[in-house]
Amino acid sequence: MRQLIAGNWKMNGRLADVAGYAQAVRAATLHTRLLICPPFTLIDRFATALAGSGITVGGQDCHANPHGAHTGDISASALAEAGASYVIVGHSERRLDHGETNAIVAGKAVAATAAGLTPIVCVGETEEQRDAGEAENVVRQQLAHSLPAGFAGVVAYEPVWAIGTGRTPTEDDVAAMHAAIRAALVEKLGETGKGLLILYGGSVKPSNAASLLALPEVGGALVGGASLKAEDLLAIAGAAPRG
Ligand SMILES: O=C[C@H](O)COP(=O)(O)O
Repeated sequence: MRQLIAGNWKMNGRLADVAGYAQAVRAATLHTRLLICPPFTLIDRFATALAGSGITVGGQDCHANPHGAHTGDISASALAEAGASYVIVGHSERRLDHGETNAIVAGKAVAATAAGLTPIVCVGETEEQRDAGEAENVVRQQLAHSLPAGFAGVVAYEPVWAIGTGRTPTEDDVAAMHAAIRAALVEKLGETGKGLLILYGGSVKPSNAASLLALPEVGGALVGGASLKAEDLLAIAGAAPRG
């Protein structure tokens, strides 16, 4: 299966950035799937600019309810209508800044699927949890309670301490965690769990992408800071193994 390289722009980017970025990624020859998750206000513009290219657009969050009195939130169906086909849910920044629990994340994943979006569910341990030898246990618990029954989306492993810090786990640690995630997916989802993509996220950049993306059970990357420059995201995609 082709790897998925997903760019999460977080709270960055302006309308004026879209045309040039879209032109650059459209012009590239890709052997991976490419996904751009900009702020909500840029989704429609990106979807139009990337139409017919095979490059997809996603949201960074959605509400668990289809509509209602939820000021500042957005529904999965509104994202779909704007042109999104994926949505990130349970990013550690959402879990931390907005107190999102595993149960809330699972509700969002259900809503995303119901709206026809592919949810990307994020999990990952803090530095304290890793230092305490709890990393795998924490991630297993997050998977057990953040993934709804019948989940058929993408999982992103993002150690919290590696996000935006320039630090990454060792290759052995990434491989071990991805193996543990695969085992948990198979245990929870059976046959479906064998085929789901598991992305690595946390300080992925052109210089470390080849070694991270070549690790067993790494099915792509969720890229924050380095996704803001099209050339860097494309360099990461170019470093992914073929096939
Ligand atoms: O969603 C992306 C991740 O949080 C990684 O961010 P980063 O590449 O800036 O470390």
